[in-house]
Amino acid sequence: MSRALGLTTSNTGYSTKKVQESAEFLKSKISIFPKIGIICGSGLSGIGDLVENKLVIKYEEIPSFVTSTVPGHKGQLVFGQLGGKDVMCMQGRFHPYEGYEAWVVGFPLRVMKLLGIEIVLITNAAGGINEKYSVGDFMLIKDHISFPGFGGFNTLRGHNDDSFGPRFPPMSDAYDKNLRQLMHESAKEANVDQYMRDGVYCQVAGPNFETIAELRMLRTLGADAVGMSTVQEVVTARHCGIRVVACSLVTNKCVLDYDTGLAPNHEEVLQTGKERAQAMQLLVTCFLRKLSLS
Ligand SMILES: O=P(O)(O)O[C@@H]1C[C@H](O)[C@@H](CO)O1
Ligand SMILES: Nc1nc2[nH]cnc2c(=O)[nH]1
Repeated sequence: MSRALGLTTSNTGYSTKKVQESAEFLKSKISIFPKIGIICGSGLSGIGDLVENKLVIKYEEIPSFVTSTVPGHKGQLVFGQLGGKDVMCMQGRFHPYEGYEAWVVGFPLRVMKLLGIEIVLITNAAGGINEKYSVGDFMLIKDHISFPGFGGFNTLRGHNDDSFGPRFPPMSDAYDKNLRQLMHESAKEANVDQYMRDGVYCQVAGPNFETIAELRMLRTLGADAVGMSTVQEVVTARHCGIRVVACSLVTNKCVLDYDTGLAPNHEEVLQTGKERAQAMQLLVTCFLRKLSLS
């Protein structure tokens, strides 16, 4: 059985031993312990390319890490410096639609916790539902709705390891107010504030894009953008006390009308990522420069 299959079947929750093994492996490779984690969304791995004095570790080498199977996700960890801060950057994430259990998707966040990460900056590619949004906008996530979560696809399902966090963690403060404020200030400094929105991210399971009726429903429910990731990472991070700031790149406008003949596709998502890579990198770098760590 492959490692990936070993993690996707018959497990109903995190194995603390596996988290510790991964963390110990990484500790044996690094000499500087960053306090900031970064997760690159689809087409946004350029953030990791900017890291200086890189130490790159492929996911295949890390015990209990699975592989990134999606184009636009490199599948490696990058340690080094960005914006004057030590960072640990995931170039590639794990998505539920790849067949991974919820806890597998959130697993790297627990490893981050054991390595001493205090803040995680999460990015993703998302479809814009809010009619005021344009392709290329950034949406600072202020809250989320998770359909997989409502359906029981939750990283915290199963045994609760109290050493990480409580059985019933709140999520009303999932997206850190002060970090969001700092991101807005960074957007001004990076001269991208005209593209900056605040909104609600809605996670769906994917991998198919939404029907028009589904998108109309999501709009009615208050979703501003829709994507297929992020929430398992956020829930895992918040459970163990890692502060979260998350930003979507609106890679496509969701089609909410019949008869337009328009349809989203992954190539368009990656293309927008490419076109907006520099702006996103500038925003992230400015944010890191302004961030003061305890
Ligand atoms: O990893 P993210 O959430 O950035 O990727 C989005 C959602 C799907 O994986 C993909 C669809 O094109 O982009
Ligand atoms: N579900 C979903 N995910 C996306 N990721 C990027 N664009 C989209 C979209 O339109 N829908």
